[in-house]
Amino acid sequence: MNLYSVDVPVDRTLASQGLLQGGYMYTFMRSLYYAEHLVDPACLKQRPGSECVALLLAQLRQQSGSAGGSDTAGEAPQENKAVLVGTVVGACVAAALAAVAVVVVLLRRRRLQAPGGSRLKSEGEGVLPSSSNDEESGSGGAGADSSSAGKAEAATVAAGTPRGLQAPPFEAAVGYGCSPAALGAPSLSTRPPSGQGLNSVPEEEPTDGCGPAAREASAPKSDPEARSAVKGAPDLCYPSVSSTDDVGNACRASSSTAQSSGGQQPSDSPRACLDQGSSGRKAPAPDMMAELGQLSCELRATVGDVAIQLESMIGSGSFGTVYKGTWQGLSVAVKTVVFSANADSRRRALQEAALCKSINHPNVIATYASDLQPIGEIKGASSTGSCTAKPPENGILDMARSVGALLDWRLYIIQEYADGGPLRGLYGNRAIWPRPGIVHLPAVVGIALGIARALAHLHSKRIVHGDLNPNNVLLKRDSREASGFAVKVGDFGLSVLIPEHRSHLSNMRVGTMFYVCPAVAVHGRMGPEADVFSLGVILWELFWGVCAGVRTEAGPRYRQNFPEFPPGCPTAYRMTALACLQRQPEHRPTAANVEGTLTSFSQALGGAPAVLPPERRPAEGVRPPGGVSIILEHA
Ligand SMILES: Nc1ncnc2c1ncn2[C@@H]1O[C@H](COP(=O)(O)OP(=O)(O)OP(=O)(O)O)[C@@H](O)[C@H]1O
Repeated sequence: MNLYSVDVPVDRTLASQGLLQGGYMYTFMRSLYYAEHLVDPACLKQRPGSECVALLLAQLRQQSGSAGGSDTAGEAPQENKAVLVGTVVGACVAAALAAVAVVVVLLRRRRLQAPGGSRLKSEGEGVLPSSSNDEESGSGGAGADSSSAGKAEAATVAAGTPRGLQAPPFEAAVGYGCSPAALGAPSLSTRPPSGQGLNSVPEEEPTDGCGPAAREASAPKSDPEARSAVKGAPDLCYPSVSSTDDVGNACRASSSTAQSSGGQQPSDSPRACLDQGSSGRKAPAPDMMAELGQLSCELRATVGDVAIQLESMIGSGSFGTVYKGTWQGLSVAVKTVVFSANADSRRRALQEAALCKSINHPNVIATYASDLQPIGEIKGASSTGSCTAKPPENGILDMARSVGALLDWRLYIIQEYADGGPLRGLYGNRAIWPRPGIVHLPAVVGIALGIARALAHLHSKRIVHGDLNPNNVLLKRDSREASGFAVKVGDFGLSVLIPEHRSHLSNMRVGTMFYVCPAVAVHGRMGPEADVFSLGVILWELFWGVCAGVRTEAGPRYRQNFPEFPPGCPTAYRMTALACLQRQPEHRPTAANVEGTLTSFSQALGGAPAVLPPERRPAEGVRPPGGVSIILEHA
């Protein structure tokens, strides 16, 4: 449990391109923390990290007596997530509590008007209204200020129809072998290399686990066709682990059924997976099963009146945990985000949900539905409260205001499941990169084109992804693609909507090291060109099959051969990538330009059969060495 503060030295490896990275200080962590307070390790063994952070926040509130509280400086991201350890300002506490109060009041009003209603509504392109402040200041975050966040939240809990409660079946399912050993080279049928010969290879071996990757896939699922509009909405749900009512029993029963079913072990968090060794499988962890059972209990509130079966945990990100599940017969990924009185994390989570639902493109992860539910232990609430327990009349607001009250909200985002894992897990796959210097060009260009198409679509809607990196480019098996995978860009947690009259937002110093462009890292200038720079880095990686960044003794660095391409690299590809990496944002091509170039290139290459057999899939990715998502301190 260490907190690291790293002075990132100036990196001149890109000087030939006019790029200079580094020269700033950032703070990151390998464990959960809030400001300088560490999360209880015992809690982390039993509950998702985000919930432990929420508990820590509550403790801090109690200690500080709430009035002069000092705990809303920043959200509490998870492992490897860098966070600006912000200044604690009492006024922020008051603002955050006020926001909670407003939400609760709105919630109560809505409940009176539409009992049982809580639903995120799709707001199309207007999901991220930006105040003028936001346009000028990134402190407003991703294009929505607190007031708009409040509106979004009001909208979130506004609509809805009564639902039919049903206890969803709960089952253990295939786990994920995401241990390093599971990342071993697959026995894939390799094709004769059709790619270009590479004259040079990276001089540094990656120290980041960025190597050959493949693993068994779960059973194939059909592509979801219906992007169904959500109609149903759950009642307020105050679940308790110690629930004793019928529903609670049903949930526990389903949990224990799962435990005793001898089902394969769902994976733990990425960290836990690493600890599992090569087998990647072990006896079901009761805590995990209990947690999944509890989540199923909460989700029996259902979205669209259809129960969701949670099957395993896929992994954790900064804002919550992602589970694999089934909903309406579809394989889905259920992203859960827990946030408490932290206005920023709440805004971001709601924003991501709204944004996701507004985007419909074959190269973007589809979002089927979202749901928001209050959770947590509320002072004064029944300790045996269950999923069906209703909040006491006139009690919620008082509870939220009271010292020590912990009112958390859990946001569920039901998404298309990308069964191929992140692009990062594909790097080094010998079917595409048989050996250093050899690349299966149609596969690489196909993946690059998918990303460019997604970006071009986002930018046409004035959406900037803001955190494009190989962990956020997900893959889904598709035998029509030369690589065997369709590209699905996901994770819109740092995305922004650029207002009509603006070309960019300012003071948005967010992104992932190695992929964030200098204009964002240094000046906080976030526009579509920032995504294009990230695309340029990925284009380079795609050609080499390795990550652009490595961790060295001197700190995180680009590889020595970055951004070089071998002489055998097609000129169109190399020029496109280097153009994307131009230091000046205005010198970069648009994503639509890149899409056009790659489309022509792809057509010239002709159709190529899938290089990967459909039953194979890449492993879950591990984070890049310096690939922590970073929130840089304002200059
Ligand atoms: N729709 C999906 N289908 C399959 N796997 C997914 C899906 N969405 C996310 N995942 C996986 O779940 C894990 C957590 O994803 P999440 O987006 O929460 O965090 P992250 O991208 O890893 O980190 P961060 O949000 O901090 O950048 C990752 O391994 C990711 O690949």
